Amino acid sequence: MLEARSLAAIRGERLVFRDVSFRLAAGGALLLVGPNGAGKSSLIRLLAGLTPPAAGALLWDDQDALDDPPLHATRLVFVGHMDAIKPGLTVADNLGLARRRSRADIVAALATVDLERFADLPARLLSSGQRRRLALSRLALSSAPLWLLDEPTTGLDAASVRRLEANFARHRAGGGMIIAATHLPLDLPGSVGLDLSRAGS
Ligand SMILES: Nc1ncnc2c1ncn2[C@@H]1O[C@H](COP(=O)(O)OP(=O)(O)OP(=O)(O)O)[C@@H](O)[C@H]1O
Repeated sequence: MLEARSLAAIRGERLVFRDVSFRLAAGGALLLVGPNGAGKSSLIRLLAGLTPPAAGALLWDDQDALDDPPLHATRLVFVGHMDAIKPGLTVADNLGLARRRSRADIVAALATVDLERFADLPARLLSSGQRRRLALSRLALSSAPLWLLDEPTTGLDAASVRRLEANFARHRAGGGMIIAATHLPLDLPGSVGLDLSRAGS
C-alpha cells in the first residue's frame, strides 16, 4: 500500500501543490491530470524519491517510504519523459546498460513493445515513438511493484498505446501499481483520477 499524506512541492520559489493525499493498493492505478505546470511531473519525481516533499509524508505499508531512499528505489520503476537513451549504443545494449541482462530477457522486454527486430540497431536510428517504446520496455525488466510514468503514451501510435494498456493490465493483475501523468486518454480500468489543478496554492 502506497499512501500520500498532505504532500506539498515547491519548485524554484513557488508552491506548486499542497495537500495532495491518496492511497493506492496492490493492483491499483492513479491517473494524474491537470494543465501544464500543475505539478504532475513534480509529484512523480517526489513519489520516486528524487526530490523531497516540502511538506507531508509518503508511506509504504505504513512506514515512511523516504526514510531509506535505496530501499524505496527497489520498489519502483520510473519512466520519465526524457527518454534517457544512449544514441550510440544498440537498442539491446541500452537495456543491458544498468545491469547485466541475458539476451533472452532483453529480447523478451523488447517484444513487449514490439521492438525486438530492432535489437541490434543503433538507438540513434529509432524514431521518436520507437525511442519512447524502448524507454517503456524497461518496465518489463523489473519486478518492482510501482510503475511511475510521466506522459507514457506521448508520440505512440494507436497500436502501441493498446499494447501498453495490455502491459498495464497484466502488471496490475499481478498486484502491481501504476501512477501515470498524462494529457492523453489512457485506458486504465478502475483507476482513480487526481486533478492537480485543484491542488495549488
Ligand atoms: N527544476 C525546476 N526549478 C524551478 N521550477 C521548476 C522546476 N521544475 C519544474 N518547475 C516548475 O514547477 C511547476 C510544475 O512543473 P511540472 O513539470 O511538475 O508540471 P506538469 O504538470 O508536469 O506540467 P506539463 O503538463 O507541462 O508536463 C511549473 O511551474 C514549472 O515551471
